[in-house]
Amino acid sequence: MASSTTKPIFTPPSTTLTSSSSSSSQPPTRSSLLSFLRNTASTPISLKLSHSHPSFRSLSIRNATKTIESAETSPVSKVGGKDTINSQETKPTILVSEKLGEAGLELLRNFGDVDCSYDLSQEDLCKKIASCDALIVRSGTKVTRQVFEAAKGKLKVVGRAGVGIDNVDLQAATEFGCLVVNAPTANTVAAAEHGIALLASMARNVAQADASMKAGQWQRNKYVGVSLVGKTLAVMGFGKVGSEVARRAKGLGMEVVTHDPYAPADRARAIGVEVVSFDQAISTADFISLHMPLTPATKKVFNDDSFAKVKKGVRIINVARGGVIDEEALVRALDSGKVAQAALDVFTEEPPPKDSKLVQHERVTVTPHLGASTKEAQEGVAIEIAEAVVGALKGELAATAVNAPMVPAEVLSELAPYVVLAERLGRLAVQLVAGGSGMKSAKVVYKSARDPDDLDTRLLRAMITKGIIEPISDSFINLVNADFTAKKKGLRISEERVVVDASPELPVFSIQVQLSNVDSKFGSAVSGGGDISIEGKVKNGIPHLTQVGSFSVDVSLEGNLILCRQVDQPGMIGQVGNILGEQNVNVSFMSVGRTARRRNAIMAIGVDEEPNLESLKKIGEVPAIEEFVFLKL
Ligand SMILES: NC(=O)C1=CN([C@@H]2O[C@H](COP(=O)(O)OP(=O)(O)OC[C@H]3O[C@@H](n4cnc5c(N)ncnc54)[C@H](O)[C@@H]3O)[C@@H](O)[C@H]2O)C=CC1
Ligand SMILES: O=C(O)C(=O)COP(=O)(O)O
Repeated sequence: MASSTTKPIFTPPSTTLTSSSSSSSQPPTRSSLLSFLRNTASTPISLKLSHSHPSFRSLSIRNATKTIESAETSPVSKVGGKDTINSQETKPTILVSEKLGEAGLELLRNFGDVDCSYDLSQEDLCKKIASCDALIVRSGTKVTRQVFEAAKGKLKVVGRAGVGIDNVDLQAATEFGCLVVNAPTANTVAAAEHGIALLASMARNVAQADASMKAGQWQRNKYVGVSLVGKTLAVMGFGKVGSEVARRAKGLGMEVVTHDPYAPADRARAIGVEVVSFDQAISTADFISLHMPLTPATKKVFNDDSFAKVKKGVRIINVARGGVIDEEALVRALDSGKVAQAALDVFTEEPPPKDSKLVQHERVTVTPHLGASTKEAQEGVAIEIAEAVVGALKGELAATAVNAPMVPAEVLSELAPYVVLAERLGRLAVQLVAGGSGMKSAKVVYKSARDPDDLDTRLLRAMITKGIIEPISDSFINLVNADFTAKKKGLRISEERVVVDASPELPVFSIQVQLSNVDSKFGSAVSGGGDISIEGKVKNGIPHLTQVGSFSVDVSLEGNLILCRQVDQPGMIGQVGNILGEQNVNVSFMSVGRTARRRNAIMAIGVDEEPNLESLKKIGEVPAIEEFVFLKL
């Protein structure tokens, strides 16, 4: 374990770090942060994935007032309540590959160059994507790994104007650091209404009778239907759409049961719906309506085995995804009479082949993926996705992120200063590692007065990971791919929550980052346990470094930092201050922590500018200074 007592030669950090700091002395407040996240102008703080627009690199708290003042140099400014880009800056290019509501397009046009190119082949999409910052799709565009590869790192966000993201290769998006956002709420009612429309029209043969009449027939006896009242409906997947379908079916006098391994039973019970097992649901139902996402676990869950368990004469509605049904098995079940009817809005392959037996089956009612296709839903979805994409391009954390920590706005406002602290601690800790020693494990200890279940640390963990990984990675790192890259580098990050006697008003009392089994270029950062260990707290909204190894310090984590270990004696602050002053380097903070009087002490010096090599060398030559390190934040 490193604890060299000799003066190390100054080694600047090997990587140039993007500075995401602000000199704001104004702590972020809950309401100011929230209102900025809602895109209202003239609020003081925003929590940003500040991609130093548009390079989307780091998350930072930034003073929005300052941004507005410096609008001439900042690409994003607020004009008349709209987000616009200054004309001298290159606007981001947003490719919209499927029809999107006008209100959403309008929002996008206020922010970037919008290219609406529908029905692109994969090849054309791959060609176009290389010049796009954002891509907005619905269910018809396959955003494959090839698309991310073709984007060559330019694509920052994929917006899915709807719920299901099974057409986006999330793993590839994550690896390429591309954020994926969706619009999960605006089409819920439309999908639920379409489910009910299919249920009722299937039960009364509306589509078949309509076709027959248009063919000149009058077949009243042929199209006798079945009633819904008193029948049992199994809602498979009790999420947003499923629960709305259940509510409406109850209104039609149906008995409703549901199967959803993740839905809380009390939410179902509250609307008179019983949660049952998969087998129980499908074996007792007269109607089965599917509302689960298509995942590896749900792919073809309706297959020969499950059709063998259903009640004879069951009727099936699918407005979820075609892939949850084995379509060939369904045809067999229809032919055998096990399944009396099916009403399908979605198909494994869309559009399905023209000769699809399922589509042609006389007891099957089909619609071409119309669940979300109401005027109202499409306008809502377009606005929801446009706001999410513009927000992401501006660097804001997305509330509907699919492949990054998704944090509710209230939690985000509370965690905002800790998010900054987390990233800076990670960034500092890794710079304390001596070159060449491979880091394998990092531990994060959150001290808090709150119950561990009351503290959502996903965002903090992601930011610490980003802070650690970014300086040692030559590829682009952001919140999306930090964890993936850490794993790829073999770095294991563990977390521990410690309940301390502090104010429960604060979500976190302190955050400690420990790096094990590595040598340190600053031996004093190594704690008694042999790990590099640093700890920080948020004070008045500003992140502070409060512990380095076994030494207590107190220095605000802004600008850059010099840590010196010295013999505790008078005049040290003056000597170092003078050396920096000669080079016009402004000292923002100084703090001395010592183990015992006139023994070892650590001096932590915050500097606004980066001292040149000459001044750092001079600091190293001060006789009482035993070791020192310069760290960029
Ligand atoms: N046809 C259309 O145009 C539309 C289709 N959809 C599709 O409907 C589905 C549901 O959408 P939302 O309700 O908004 O999503 P959601 O995420 O709110 O609900 C999905 C529910 O399925 C549950 N689930 C996951 N695995 C399951 C399993 N193995 N068995 C049973 N339940 C499971 C989840 O716990 C969750 O409660 C999605 O696949 C979505 O793509 C949504 C809107 C329109
Ligand atoms: O939101 C969903 O999951 C849907 O299936 C809607 O798809 P669409 O946007 O209409 O292609």
